[in-house]
Amino acid sequence: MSSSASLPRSHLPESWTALQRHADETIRRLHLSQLLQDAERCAAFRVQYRDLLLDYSRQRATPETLTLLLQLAEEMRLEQKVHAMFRGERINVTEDRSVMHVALRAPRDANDHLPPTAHIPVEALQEVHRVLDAIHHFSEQVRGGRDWLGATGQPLTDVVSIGIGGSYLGPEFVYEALRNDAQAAQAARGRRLRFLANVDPVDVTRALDGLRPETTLVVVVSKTFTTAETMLNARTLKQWIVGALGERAVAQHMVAVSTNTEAVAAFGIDPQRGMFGFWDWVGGRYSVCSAVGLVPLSLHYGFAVMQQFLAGAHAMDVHFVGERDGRRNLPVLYGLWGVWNATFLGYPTRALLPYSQALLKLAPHIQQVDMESNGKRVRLDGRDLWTADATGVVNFGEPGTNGQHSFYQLMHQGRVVPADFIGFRRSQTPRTVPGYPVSNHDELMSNFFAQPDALAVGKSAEQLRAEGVPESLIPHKVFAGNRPSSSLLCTVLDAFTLGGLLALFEHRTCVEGFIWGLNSFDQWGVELGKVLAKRVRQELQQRRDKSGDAVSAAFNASTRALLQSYLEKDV
Ligand SMILES: O=P(O)(O)OC[C@H]1O[C@H](O)[C@H](O)[C@@H](O)[C@@H]1O
Repeated sequence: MSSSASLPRSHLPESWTALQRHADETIRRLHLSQLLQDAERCAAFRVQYRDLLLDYSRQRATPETLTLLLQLAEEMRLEQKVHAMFRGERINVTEDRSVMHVALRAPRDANDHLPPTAHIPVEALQEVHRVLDAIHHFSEQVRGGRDWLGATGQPLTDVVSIGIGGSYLGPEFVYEALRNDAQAAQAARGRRLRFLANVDPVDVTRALDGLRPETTLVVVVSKTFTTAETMLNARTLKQWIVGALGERAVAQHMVAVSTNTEAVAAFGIDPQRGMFGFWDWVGGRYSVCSAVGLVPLSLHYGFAVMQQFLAGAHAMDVHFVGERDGRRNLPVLYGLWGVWNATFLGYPTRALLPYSQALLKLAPHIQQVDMESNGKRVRLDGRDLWTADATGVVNFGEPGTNGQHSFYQLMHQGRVVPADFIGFRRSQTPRTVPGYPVSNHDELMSNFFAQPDALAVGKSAEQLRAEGVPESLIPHKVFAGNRPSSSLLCTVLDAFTLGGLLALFEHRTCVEGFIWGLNSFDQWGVELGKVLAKRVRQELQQRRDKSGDAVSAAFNASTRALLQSYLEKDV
């Protein structure tokens, strides 16, 4: 099937082969328990940016590894590619588009503090701020409860944000992360924000539970405004509004976020009054800082909170493009270790482990950012990947400590899963229990510090014997260790820090993609399933209209039998 199989693989970069050799000849012979004895190495493998402390001493690596990875970055022209992205070059070659999500959070004067070769196009900055100003104005009108009211004259206190994929995951991630931030929570008092993503009617029921059309504003978020799930959910909620308040209520109760003005108008929303635009140079999964996130989240948390979020993301952008020493650049380091673990050590997964309940939607969001971006089979020029491991990994995760009671067993004694630990010095909502030796947050964080060492250092048979463990149990209780992780320590999860974290993860994905030489910004792999679903939809419609007929012979025997069973009336 491989259409590109006829194309020869392009030459491997020199440092690539050097890294392969280094992994085989040096690193595979070393154990993290030894490496962690080296205080000098530990100090060198720690870097601080603002209040963020990244410790990567638990990567299976020596200083030479990092030197070689930085050489690879140079050979792959990482810096030039990052600057080209900021400059708005059309680096998404298969769609002939620029990739400028960094413009979404750039202040008007951003270019004053960006390197000249990374200046963001001025027109993009102007466009961004035109839309941000409109969102600011609109969100204050609605939140103020006077200038933008519902059809019956009541303030719109509740918002349902309809969208899927990139038009949903990022906004929900941010919503959850700030729910217990003091300033955000204060601003959201008396308001509710719900997300409706799945086309499953159960999701509609859940999203609307307890809401009333009179006080609800529906935001339809879709870059293309053609996504089947979103369009059906939008029609469903339109019916809910119109059924209760009449056709004319749509203008007060529904707004859209999209790049497709015609489709928004055709749906019945006036683009002049009720549409917030963005641009084809914002990929869905990189769109949370555009109107996609800013409209629902400003309605809920207020524009001021969201401005801090944008400022945090921008500060990370400036660090990413401005810090030329790769050893001090957080996204570069994150990306290099990602490449190292996936490609040179051959680990096909990674775990995202925030020790923060507020980051419960980090993993689902980053799954899309990373796996839709880097889950590719060919390089930019259409040739096969350099090696089967030179592509994105499976991301998954769960907040600690919950994950510890679930899949950590596999991480400790089963497969090796490189992990990203994220922790905070302070809780959003501190608590203490009189008589308990530590605060609740210290209890949580005890695990954040313990788990990386359990993974890295492990526990030997000798140690177990010394503890008197019966011989028959020793093999079961041994921890081989040598399992890599990084630890990121931040101060407190507020809007600014959250923006920085988002940008850090977005940029990691870009760094990895730039080094692997693939296109992180298209997603052709999602198309085939959509086309097939369309055919099934037609078939279901026809069979429901003319029951009794056999399912079309165009489907294979397996699908035919499944469809037949689905359509069976008497089951
Ligand atoms: O925003 P929309 O156009 O509705 O797209 C929603 C999502 O669906 C597509 O299938 C893509 O896989 C995603 O990248 C996108 O975010």
